[in-house]
Amino acid sequence: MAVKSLGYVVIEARDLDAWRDFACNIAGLMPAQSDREDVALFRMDDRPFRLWVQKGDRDAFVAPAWEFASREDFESALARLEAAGRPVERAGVMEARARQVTELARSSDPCGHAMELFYGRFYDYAPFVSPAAVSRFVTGDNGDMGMGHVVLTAPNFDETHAFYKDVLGFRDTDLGRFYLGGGGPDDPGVGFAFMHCNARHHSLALGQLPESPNGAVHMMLEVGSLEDVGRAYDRVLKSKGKVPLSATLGRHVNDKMTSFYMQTPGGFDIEYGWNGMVIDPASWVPTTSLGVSDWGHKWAHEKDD
Ligand SMILES: Cc1ccc(O)c(O)c1CC[C@@H]1C(=O)CC[C@]2(C)C(=O)CC[C@@H]12
Ligand SMILES: [Fe+2]
Repeated sequence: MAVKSLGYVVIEARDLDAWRDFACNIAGLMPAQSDREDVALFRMDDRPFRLWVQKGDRDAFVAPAWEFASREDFESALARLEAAGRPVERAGVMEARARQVTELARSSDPCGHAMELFYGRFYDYAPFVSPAAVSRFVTGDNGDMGMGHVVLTAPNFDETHAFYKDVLGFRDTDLGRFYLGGGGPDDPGVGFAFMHCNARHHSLALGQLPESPNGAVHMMLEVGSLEDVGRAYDRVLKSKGKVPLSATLGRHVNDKMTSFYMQTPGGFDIEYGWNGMVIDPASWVPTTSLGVSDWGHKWAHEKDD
């Protein structure tokens, strides 16, 4: 059976203190207890962590971790991955325990992007308290919408898109085509597939773009109020370029998320948003959006117009 939600993400960092500063003081994530000196963990809710940041020799997004609702769903997904010719590596019991899950496995998509798969997440009963006074991070009822979304590039777009649907059970929410080159007769546009695995508008998006050097284009974290977004925006502006703003405040056409984008110490971006669309997966018919934003989201690389 299908993926249930985006459970956590794995990040590699040369400087854990830079990540701690960014995650706690800019994003407002809660530092969590880690029994390893080379791993920093950050919480958003009652899960023991949502970001696993491990010390390494590069700064990059390593892998999303997809959660399954049961051992049966997890096992059938591993069987489908193997049938599809993907490598499947089951983690040992100690490694699963480090991730605070019952069982853990690793695989990759047809682009070679690493992923983790698990079921049976442990809980942390200590209350969530944001060091930057974020009211809350939106993860749904009992976490059923997952921690947010990730956007990956997929040079072999059709194959990778089909993989996530046929093998992991994602469904299309929106098949966007964006004319970033101005939409003239010579502009083929860039294809995007926004996919859901629960009521969150998208937990995964693929863009028909060359491989990104940072492992991902961005991941999105959703907060409880517009106030939370505005106050984080202020913290980024106050950092005076230490935290680069990648796109100004704006609202997306497809999921109506009000958000801005900032660069993490990992090189990839975090989209920090509020009020994203909640869908009914049972009745949703995929849309085709042709625009990125209703307003705002002026990207740092865009020329003034
Ligand atoms: C278009 C869109 C809808 C919902 C989202 O959550 C979302 O992140 C996006 C933008 C996706 C994408 C991006 O993140 C990097 C810069 C991109 C490639 C663009 O310049 C257009 C689409 C953008
Ligand atoms: Fe996004």
